[in-house]
This record gives sequence, C-alpha cells and structure tokens, in this order.
Amino acid sequence: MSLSLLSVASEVFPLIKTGGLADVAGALPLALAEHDIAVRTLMPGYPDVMRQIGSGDALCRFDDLFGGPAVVIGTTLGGLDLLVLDAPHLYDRSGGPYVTAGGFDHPDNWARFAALSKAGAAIAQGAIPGFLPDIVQAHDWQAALTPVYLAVSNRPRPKTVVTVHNLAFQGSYPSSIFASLGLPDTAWSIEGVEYYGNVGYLKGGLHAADLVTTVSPTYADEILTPAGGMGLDGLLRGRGDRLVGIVNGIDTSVWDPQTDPAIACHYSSRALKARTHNKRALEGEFGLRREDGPILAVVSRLTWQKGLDLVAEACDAIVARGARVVVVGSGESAIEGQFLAAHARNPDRVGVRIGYDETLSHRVQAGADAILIPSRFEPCGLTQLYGLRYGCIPFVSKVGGLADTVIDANHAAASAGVATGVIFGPPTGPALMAGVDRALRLYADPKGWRSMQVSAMNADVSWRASARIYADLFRDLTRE
Ligand SMILES: Nc1ncnc2c1ncn2[C@@H]1O[C@H](COP(=O)(O)OP(=O)(O)O[C@H]2O[C@H](CO)[C@@H](O)[C@H](O)[C@H]2O)[C@@H](O)[C@H]1O
Repeated sequence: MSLSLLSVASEVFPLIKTGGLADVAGALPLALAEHDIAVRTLMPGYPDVMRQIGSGDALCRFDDLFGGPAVVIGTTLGGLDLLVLDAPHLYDRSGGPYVTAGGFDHPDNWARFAALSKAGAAIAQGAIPGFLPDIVQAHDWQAALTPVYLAVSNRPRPKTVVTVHNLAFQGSYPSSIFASLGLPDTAWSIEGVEYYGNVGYLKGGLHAADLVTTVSPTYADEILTPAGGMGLDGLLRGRGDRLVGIVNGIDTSVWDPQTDPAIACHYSSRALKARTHNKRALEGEFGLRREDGPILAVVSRLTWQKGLDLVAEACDAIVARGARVVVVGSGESAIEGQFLAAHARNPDRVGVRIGYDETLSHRVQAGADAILIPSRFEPCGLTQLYGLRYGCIPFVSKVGGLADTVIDANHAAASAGVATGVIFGPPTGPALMAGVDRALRLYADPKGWRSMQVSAMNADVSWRASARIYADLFRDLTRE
C-alpha cells in the first residue's frame, strides 16, 4: 500500500543546514520512497532557500499568517518534493534560520515557527488541492505545534508523528503569546501547550502526536529518566509504547569516499592506502607538522552538549602524547577561545577553524585518523556515522546513539574483528584521557587499526534498515 507523508522541518539539506536535523530531513524522504512512501517536505522560505528554488508553482495562499500574507510554493530539488512557505514578513531577513546576524534569537521565533506549524496543519487538512497526506511527521520544536493544531481541529486529520532530534531545544515562550497562536482556550492546559506557566511547543506536540519517535533506542530510554528527560520525562513515560527510538542513517551517496568531490583522493576499504593522500592534504590545509602520530579531529557545534570543553582542556596532553588535533566548529565563545589558545600554544600540532564549512568537514573525515565525539548526551549523532563511512575511527562517549552505532574495540570485539571504534565513559576529563591513551595504543598497531577501519567502512550506516522501521511504524499507524 502506498502512503503519502507530509514532513514539516525548519531546515533541510541541501537547501539550508545548521545541524543534523537538516541531514535527516533531507535524506529520510529519499529512503522512504524505496518503501512506497511519498514524502512532501514543508519548510520555511529563508532567503537562501528562495534563491535556490527559483520560481515554482504557487499551490496555496494564506491571507494573514501571523501578520502577513504567505504562499506555499511547490518545487522539486535533488529528488525532494518541496513545499516552501514563502512568508517574507517572517523569513526574509539576514542571519540564520534561528538567529540574527548578531547571533541572537530572532525575537519573533515564536511566530515564525508557529506559522510553519499552522501552515503544516492546514496543508495536512487539504489546503493544497489534490493533496491529503496519510501522515504528518513534525521534526523538533519548530514543527511541533503541527499536531497540536490538528488535534484541536474538528475536521478529519491524518495521523501525526513528532520526531525528537534533541530534547534540549523545546521552544518555550511566555504565556502572553498564547492568545496569538489561534488555539482554543482549552489548549491552555496540561494536555495542551501549557508548560510550567509558559507555552511549550515541543511539550504540546509530544502530548498531541499519535506517535513520538526519537533518533536512537538508547536516547529513547535516556529521556525517560529525570537525568535525561529535560523536564519532559514524566510526559514521555506517560506515552508508553508510543515512544520509539530509531537510529539515523546517512545519505551514502553524499558521503562516499569513492566519489566525494570535496576530497583530494578517492579510496575504499579495499584501497585504504590512498587515504594517506588525504591525511597529507589535511596536514597542509591546517599547517600541521608532518609526523607519524594520528590526527584526532572534531567537527561539531562547540557546546556543552558535545563535551568539547573536555577536548579543549585536554589538547596539550593529547599533543604531548604524539597526536595532533584538528577542530572545525563554532559555538560557545569560551570553547572557541580555549581551542584558539591551544592552537596558539601548539601552532603546528593543533589546527583550528572557527566557523561552519560543509566541504571542509568531508576533507576532515577523509584525512583524520579518528573523530572525537565526547558528548554529554547525544540523541543519535551523525559525525560518527560519517567517520565510520570514511574510515575515520569514531572515538565516542557511551551515551545515546553513539553507544548504539559504534562497536568498542574491547578485547572480545577486537579479537572477533568486529570493532569499529573506541567508546569511553563517563564523559569526564580523566575518562577522556584514558580513552585517548587506549586509542593511541590501538593506533600503534597498524594492522589492528587497519582492520578496525575496514570494519568501520563496512558497517551499514545507510538509511536502509531504519527506513524500513519507519515505514512499518507509519503503516501500522494508518491502520489504527
Ligand atoms: N563547523 C561545522 N562545519 C561543517 N559541518 C558541521 C560543523 N558543525 C557541525 N557540522 C555538521 O552538522 C551535523 C551535526 O549533526 P549531529 O547529528 O552530529 O548533531 P546535531 O546536534 O546538530 O543534531 C541533532 O539532531 C541529529 C539528527 O537527528 C542527531 O543525530 C543529534 O544527536 C542531535 O543532537 C553533521 O552533519 C556535522 O558534520
């Protein structure tokens, strides 16, 4: 049976990306197509997005969507069937999707993303002639009011799913905005959007959705606990078997070391020697001294969640052990400063690029020996999956999706030849250094390291298995 699904997301690769949400929102539709699920994706018409789509078909209009007119433009790009919400009063401005050019949240984010959800709900109920989806999948807090708007409507509606990519971001706003959301008074309740006296977008969506998914089984367990639930564990426990964790995949055609246009030299698990050229190129690009030791890399938002303060603090110790460090990232200014200071102390052993650079991230995965991901929590994580695919050994903390996707090189796994990385825990400075020491011992055995790289590169990190799980869940949902 073929199904039709409306996906609602605030960022979608390759049109606009600030993090992993975009990768998933851009790749999952292509994987679901293999299971006879046709996905249309609704996203905001930010300036970058409008530039890329050119002209499309105006499929429906809203005369007044949170203070101005809006048009939904239909177009296709890179295999994606897109519905772009062109609402200049909300999205036509400088800065990023969520923040101003100065780095502050857009002051009307509450309206910008309530509008996305409201348009999503209208489309789900037939605003575009000839399109009535069977299911709506709302990604993260920015889209989470979609199921809320649908739940309060008394017209027929599709089944609804909220997918949580990161419970830390909840979209919480003062109660004063409630009157502007266009929800009935009954929605100001514990079953609605009320959350400790504020309006909680994600909270409302988690309550209203027919099904809640998150991006790994371990994270699905962690968020049921007070330590991992970010205040929502009670609600989530109440959802029982309506909460399911499914590991992310990656787009293996975008991330393919045999064809990647961003890297100096193509290679495969059968032709790993060629990878060395990428390591040399990376040394050149970062001005690193050419040495025998490994290059340990970071490609990440530089935030507390990602535990990168731990790496910044450990830089000198890592370098003293004969390794070099490469960092590509931006985020908290304190962590950026720590890395820049580590570079100043070790200019030819610690390379740092503050900023966001998609193609550089490919060259790092192709040239570094290991990718460091010491997250304090990690719903799934994609960089370790890119690392596996590129033979850049993941060095990860034992949390969330990191624990679900990497096989630690312990004695049993190493002797069975199935290890794909190094897992350490808990995410603290001493445990990190103990893990680094273990990784360096493994690296000192070239044959063992190569065997780990081959296992990593042969791991199935595609969407294949997970898309099937989503497809089965979606089909079950429509049968209820
Ligand atoms: N400076 C930089 N330059 C270039 N590229 C950079 C970069 N900084 C980050 N990236 C890229 O951004 C993406 C980050 O994705 P992650 O899944 O690792 O984390 P994120 O916290 O954004 O996503 C959230 O959603 C995803 C998707 O579900 C979950 O996997 C994750 O656990 C959750 O926190 C990767 O593609 C990475 O390569």
